[in-house]
Amino acid sequence: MPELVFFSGTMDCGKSTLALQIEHNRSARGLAGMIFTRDDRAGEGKLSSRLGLVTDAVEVEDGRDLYGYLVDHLSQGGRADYVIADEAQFLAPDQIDQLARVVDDLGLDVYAFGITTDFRSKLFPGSQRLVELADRVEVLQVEALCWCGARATHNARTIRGEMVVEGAQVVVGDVNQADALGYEVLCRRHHRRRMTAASARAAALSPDVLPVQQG
Ligand SMILES: Nc1ncnc2c1ncn2[C@@H]1O[C@H](COP(=O)(O)OP(=O)(O)O)[C@@H](O)[C@H]1O
Ligand SMILES: Cc1cn([C@H]2C[C@H](O)[C@@H](COP(=O)(O)O)O2)c(=O)[nH]c1=O
Repeated sequence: MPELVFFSGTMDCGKSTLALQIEHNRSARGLAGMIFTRDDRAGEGKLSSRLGLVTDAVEVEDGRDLYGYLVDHLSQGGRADYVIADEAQFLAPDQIDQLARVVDDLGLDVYAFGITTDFRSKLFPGSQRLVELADRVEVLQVEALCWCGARATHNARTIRGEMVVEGAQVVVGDVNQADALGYEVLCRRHHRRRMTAASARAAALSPDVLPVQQG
């Protein structure tokens, strides 16, 4: 049975790498994938991983009908044996419905990859719809870690290392951006306390928290 699978996790946990591996293994066996993406850091029409691999993809614009796009592609003699959708959190809920229709009406597997929640730990609308519609939601096995060593479950937006909670839901960016706007993955405890690696380091260095010498 074809499936809609949502591979979800924090930023930097290997989602795009897995998408590229699925694509590689299937194309190595002669299958043809339709690869969708939106706002990848590597630029328009790219699906990229931090491991350095990148492949071409169809950039999904606002309002594009993904089911219609596939029907047109197939009716013009194109091939598609499966579908990959990276950065799926940026897709509109309607586009997730269209991906579900690709599974049900065209009989293709659809593998969607994305983060579930934003920097305020609120669901992205596209991810919410994926959780609602997916046959399976898979959490990636490789854990991204919080600075404290616990499993990272949340995404923080940072400016010069400090966590911020105001701003637009969508701002394309990367982890490890110490001098600019960036992102950091944290465990829930440290996300709630707004404690990033930089603020934890600063607190540890503060004289207020140094042990008091007795005598
Ligand atoms: N230099 C490196 N050596 C080994 N693994 C790396 C290196 N850089 C990144 N990675 C791996 O790549 C993962 C990020 O992969 P990526 O597919 O870009 O993540 P995502 O799409 O989830 O944001 C990291 O969690 C880490 O496991
Ligand atoms: C938390 C959060 C993230 N984003 C952006 C930042 C990146 O461009 C992508 C996630 O990419 P990754 O391959 O999973 O690292 O999402 C955003 O726009 N808003 C947010 O709140």
